[in-house]
Amino acid sequence: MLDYQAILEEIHSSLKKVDNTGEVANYIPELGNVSKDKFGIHLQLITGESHSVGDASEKFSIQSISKVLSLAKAFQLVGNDLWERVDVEPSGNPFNHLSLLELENGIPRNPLINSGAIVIADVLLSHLKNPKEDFLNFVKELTHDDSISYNNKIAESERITGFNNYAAANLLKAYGNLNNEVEDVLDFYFHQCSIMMDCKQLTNAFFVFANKGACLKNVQHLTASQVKRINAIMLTCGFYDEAGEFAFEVGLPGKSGVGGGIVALLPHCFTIATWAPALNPKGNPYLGMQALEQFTTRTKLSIF
Ligand SMILES: NC(=O)CC[C@H](N)C(=O)O
Repeated sequence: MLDYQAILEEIHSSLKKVDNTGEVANYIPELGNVSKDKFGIHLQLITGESHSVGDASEKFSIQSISKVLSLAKAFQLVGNDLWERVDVEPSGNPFNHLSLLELENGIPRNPLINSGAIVIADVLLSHLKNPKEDFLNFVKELTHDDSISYNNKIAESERITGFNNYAAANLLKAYGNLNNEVEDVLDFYFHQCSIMMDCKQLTNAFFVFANKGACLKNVQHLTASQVKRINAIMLTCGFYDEAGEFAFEVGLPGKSGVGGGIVALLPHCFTIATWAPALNPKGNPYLGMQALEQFTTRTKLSIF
């Protein structure tokens, strides 16, 4: 039997000693206020057993991790029609890259880069009655936690400096791949990115992807086939131009965010989340990537 608690503690204390060369994201000014020293890990096993270490119950802005949850909601609402508006290929480019979008006539490479997530936000805006409220309720339902909320200050901070996302949304609009107004779609997108969650809540929210679409309380939210496809997209696109590196080092489907979070999972076995705000040059969490590499190497638990 693996002693998960001891393994997490060893990983945490060994990485605490590492010279953390990462930088906290400050292109969204509000994110720059978070301490670089925060570091938490939470593990949720499919059996119900769970383990925590460090700052695992401190909330942070989930940023791009939210793209998986919005994708899940949109897939649930419109099914395979989704793939007419967004592709499922890795981009091999940074999350905010624009030139491929122009080259490929306004069809984003995948739903986990910014342009793809903006199209998904547009789908949700068209299909939800009260988009922000309904989406937050979906996240609360998956997580079984009513305390989850948007951080309006972070959303506003991103809106003020969100020139790149405005450029992406305007390009999408020009190519006819946005049905709603740019301002409304981005308001939704900035809010979904601002959602505050801790590592434990993230492992709960992502439980559906490890459990064939059923949440912790065994309510079926997605089909097993939808979960297969979302996990495939996480594996191939979840870390942008470092997706290959994450698959190589860690070997799990997962998703990062510029708030410093990562959540990853092994189907039928566990979900795991890390939080360490300093990012590597590709915008992925510096310590979190290493922690997950150590975890899957030590436990020999990966999809491969
Ligand atoms: N990689 C990320 O977490 C990026 C999300 C961020 N809200 C942005 O659009 O720039």
